[in-house]
Amino acid sequence: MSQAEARIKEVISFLQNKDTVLGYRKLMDCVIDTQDLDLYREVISLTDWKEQFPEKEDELIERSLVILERVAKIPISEYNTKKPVVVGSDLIKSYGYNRFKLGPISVKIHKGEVYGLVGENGNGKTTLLRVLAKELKYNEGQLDFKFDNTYDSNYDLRTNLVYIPQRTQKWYGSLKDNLKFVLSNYGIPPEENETRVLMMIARFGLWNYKHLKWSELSSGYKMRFELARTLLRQPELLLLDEPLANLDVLAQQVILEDLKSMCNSINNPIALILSSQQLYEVEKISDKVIYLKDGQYKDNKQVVADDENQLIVEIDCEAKRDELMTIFENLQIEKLIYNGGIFVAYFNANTSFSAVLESLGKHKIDVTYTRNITKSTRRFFVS
Ligand SMILES: Nc1ncnc2c1ncn2[C@@H]1O[C@H](COP(=O)(O)OP(=O)(O)OP(=O)(O)O)[C@@H](O)[C@H]1O
Repeated sequence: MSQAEARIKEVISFLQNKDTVLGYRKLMDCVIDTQDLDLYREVISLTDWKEQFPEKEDELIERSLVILERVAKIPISEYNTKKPVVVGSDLIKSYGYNRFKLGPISVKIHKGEVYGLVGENGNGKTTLLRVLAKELKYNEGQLDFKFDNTYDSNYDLRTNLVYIPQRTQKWYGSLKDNLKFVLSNYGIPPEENETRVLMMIARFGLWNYKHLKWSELSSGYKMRFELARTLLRQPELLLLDEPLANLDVLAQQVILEDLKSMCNSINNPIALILSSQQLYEVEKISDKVIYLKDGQYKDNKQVVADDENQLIVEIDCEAKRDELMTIFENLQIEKLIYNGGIFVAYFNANTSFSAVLESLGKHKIDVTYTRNITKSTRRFFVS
């Protein structure tokens, strides 16, 4: 089964199970990959109808399935993601003698991959993103881009590569007009411009916000706008600095899922590196998690290599340290530390997480939170 067929099957299953929120978003991804403007128009008018009649779910499913049948008839070529889009080797960036130094860092990413960049404040995430975006000059090392669309100036580089900083700029006029402005700069004719922009507005859940101004949008919707604007430019490499800042947990998850599925486009994938403080959310969607501490690099491949000799568990509970040590005595506990209001327990690798849970339950410890962080970069934060 081709990737496109598998994806259509997945969407049908979402719709049949009445998960229309996710199903409809994924349907739009399938349609976007066809690059068929007639199908875009179908989805645009269906989105408009869906917003007017949100209660007519069964009809929405029926109409979505009809569109999917048409999508299935359009061949989608699969992009070959073997070649990395950017290769950085032993990059070093220093802000001057005795000041912060990043690196040496080597990084390589392919289209369709998502890398999460995590670390506490001031450890070099923005610096690394700006080096990769060619906004900052590096002192040592090498940085090569291997874009499909060849570029010969820094201006061209900006469309192959898009960097969205933490604080985005204010814009004037309506959301929709600002999106149309992007495509008119690329010389896209008016009718096609309108269709592509409305498709992107629909995809990012901006339908009811399209006529609003910058000051009328919440932070979450401003970020959605930024992403819609970026994806209209069809970059090959996307660098996002803290896209989740100021978003509530649900909005964070929706944005991450949307980003992931956009990057995994079958014929037009994007390589994405995003920095965030939301470690667990980012881990869920990332192919690799890069952890920066004092400008030094570690990634979750090292976590996997290190984890063979320990089980590491975070526990938030009212119990005292001594009590926990007694409870875990038979579970080969090696170390128990208190980190930012939460216990971090290190056990011998032969101990299982379920045995730890069982022991906590047996001793009626009132646990408000626990997590096995053995395979998470979280362990770098607590050690
Ligand atoms: N232009 C600059 N000149 C000198 N030092 C700088 C400059 N920009 C950043 N730094 C320093 O470099 C270090 C790393 O900063 P950076 O912004 O890359 O970290 P970060 O991990 O992105 O932090 P945050 O999570 O707070 O955004 C910090 O100590 C910062 O003070």
